[in-house]
Amino acid sequence: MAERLTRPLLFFGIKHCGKSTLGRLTAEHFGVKFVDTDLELESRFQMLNGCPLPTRDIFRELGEEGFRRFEAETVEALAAQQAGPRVVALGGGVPANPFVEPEVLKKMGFGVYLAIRPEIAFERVRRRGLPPFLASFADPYAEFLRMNRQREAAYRSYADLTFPIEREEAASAVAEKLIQIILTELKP
Ligand SMILES: Nc1ncnc2c1ncn2[C@@H]1O[C@H](COP(=O)(O)OP(=O)(O)O)[C@@H](O)[C@H]1O
Ligand SMILES: O=C(O)C1=C[C@@H](OP(=O)(O)O)[C@@H](O)[C@H](O)C1
Ligand SMILES: [Mg+2]
Repeated sequence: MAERLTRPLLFFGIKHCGKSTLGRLTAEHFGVKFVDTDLELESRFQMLNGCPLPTRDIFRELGEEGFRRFEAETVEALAAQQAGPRVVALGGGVPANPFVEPEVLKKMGFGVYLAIRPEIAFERVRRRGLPPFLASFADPYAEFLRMNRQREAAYRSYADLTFPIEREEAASAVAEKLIQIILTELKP
């Protein structure tokens, strides 16, 4: 039988470090609910506007500031829920979102920073198609690096655990290692 998760976990890091994938696998391992702020945002958008849109189209529709405000409202609504242990994957921009109160994020759970080498994450981004906030740049990789450098201090400030990802490996294998480290760190 799997060990019990004693605290909610909060996964964050740069785009395509694997927050959603590893978050879901970790939640499945512990038998707890998985929440993804991008999926929550999509549900809220559909509820309010009646039409289903993927996150990247919501970003396009609302523009950068509108998106960050909507994202902050979504995160604060999630933080206000009376939830037990669960795994929450944040969108890549949440920790640096100026409309999100740092205290709200700090109270949301044990912070797991997935510190991937940016070239690995960018290769995944490139394969899946550039998001709107990178597509307009002549050198999207340079912009990706610049953006991540700017966000790094925010990521570090919420990290109770920093998990380095240095190479491509099957997500299931990465999740297995990560779960063991989380268990060690959460032991009283
Ligand atoms: N360990 C991994 N190995 C290979 N591909 C991965 C791995 N983790 C995630 N991916 C792929 O990278 C992309 C982004 O993963 P995702 O979990 O959505 O990242 P994030 O939520 O951090 O943006 C997806 O296409 C996913 O299938
Ligand atoms: O880095 C960002 O600013 C964003 C990352 C995305 O989430 P993932 O990091 O899960 O891809 C999503 O929230 C949105 O497109 C903005
Ligand atoms: Mg994600």
